[in-house]
Amino acid sequence: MATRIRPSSKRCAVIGGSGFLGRHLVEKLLDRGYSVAVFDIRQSYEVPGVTFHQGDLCDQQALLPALKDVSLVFHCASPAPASDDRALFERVNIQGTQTVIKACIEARVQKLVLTSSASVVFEGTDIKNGREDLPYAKKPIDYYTQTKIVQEKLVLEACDKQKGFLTVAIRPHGIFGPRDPQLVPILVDTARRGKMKFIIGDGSNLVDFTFVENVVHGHILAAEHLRTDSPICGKPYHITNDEPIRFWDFMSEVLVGLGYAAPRYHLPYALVYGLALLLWLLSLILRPLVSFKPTFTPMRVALAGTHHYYSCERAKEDMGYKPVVSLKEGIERTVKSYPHLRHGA
Ligand SMILES: NC(=O)C1=CN([C@@H]2O[C@H](COP(=O)(O)OP(=O)(O)OC[C@H]3O[C@@H](n4cnc5c(N)ncnc54)[C@H](O)[C@@H]3O)[C@@H](O)[C@H]2O)C=CC1
Ligand SMILES: CC(C)=CCC[C@@H](C)[C@H]1CC[C@H]2C3=C(CC[C@]12C)[C@@]1(C)CCC(=O)C[C@@H]1CC3
Repeated sequence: MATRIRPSSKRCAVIGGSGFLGRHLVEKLLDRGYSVAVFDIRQSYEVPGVTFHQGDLCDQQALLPALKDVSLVFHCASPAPASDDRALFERVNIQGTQTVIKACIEARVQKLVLTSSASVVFEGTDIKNGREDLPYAKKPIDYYTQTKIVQEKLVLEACDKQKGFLTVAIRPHGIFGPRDPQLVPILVDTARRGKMKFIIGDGSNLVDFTFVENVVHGHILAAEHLRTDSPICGKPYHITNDEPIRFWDFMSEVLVGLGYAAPRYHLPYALVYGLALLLWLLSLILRPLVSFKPTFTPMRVALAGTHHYYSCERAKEDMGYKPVVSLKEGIERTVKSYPHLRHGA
């Protein structure tokens, strides 16, 4: 009979390791002496110390080779929220996550760290210093968030100390940093089209934006604290920069840093939200005839015009979390990393 090799605690897999967060996570894991297997539907880079496995996480047979002799798995794959494709979110985030759990159990993985999202409790109205005991959103802001809720529940419920399968969920918020394909590129594109002149509401709403290296730090701390005697088993943790900032100050700092004008003119929140809702309805009604994607979706207006910031006290208490990069430094490093998006470039 073949002897079963005990998975090395320094051998891990990152599902979604070709993405923005996943790649930063892989780089830090390598720095810390881990050997890493990446599983992703696409391969976006090549580095020594990483083995790539290309495939769809909904396919258990494709996943298994990437999990061989691995004791720790990070699951940070998801379709992009902007894809707005309900069936895809359900297939990948729900059925796919069930498959990931089954594959982990079959491959005798001991620890699974999920990248969830703080938006699982956000319903489009103010959240100030929200803690993890807030209930899941009854009316999530979009299909993406709806499936992130189910995904998080599935992973946390799978935690089983008796069987030696431990899980934890990290809930980041507003991740930004070098190579982010979303936040800065969308912002600059909006500015280039002359649509970043307006502040929605009075501009005082506070939001968490989290530098990607802090999110990575939270994931690694969680993985390294995940033991049968630890309080973190089966729980979600907010990971933020712990420096809520006015949404519009953050937008302005990034824009001005890249040479664009900051938004100046105020528009009432209710008016913009109402218009966004109307446009969204129109786009649905007209979909068979014309296809257009409005810049101001109700979801984006809610994100831009309400308070949504979260307490990370629980992560501080249970795993000694403390951000490693300040917001100021994070913004400077991010702005510097996008020379091609500078005004006039
Ligand atoms: N970017 C943000 O502000 C936030 C992100 N998150 C979560 O963080 C995680 C990572 O997000 P990002 O790095 O921003 O996204 P990303 O889009 O850069 O990375 C996601 C990766 O998942 C892969 N993927 C998608 N479907 C797959 C499938 N069927 N099989 C295998 N791989 C697949 C993609 O190819 C991509 O490389 C996601 O779970 C997201 O929900 C949570 C809160 C905020
Ligand atoms: C804090 C958090 C959850 C951030 C998520 C990031 C994105 C959802 C943002 C990236 C660019 C942002 C943006 C807007 C809303 C939120 C984002 C999409 C606006 C559409 C809001 C209304 C405007 O005036 C234009 C903004 C463009 C950029």
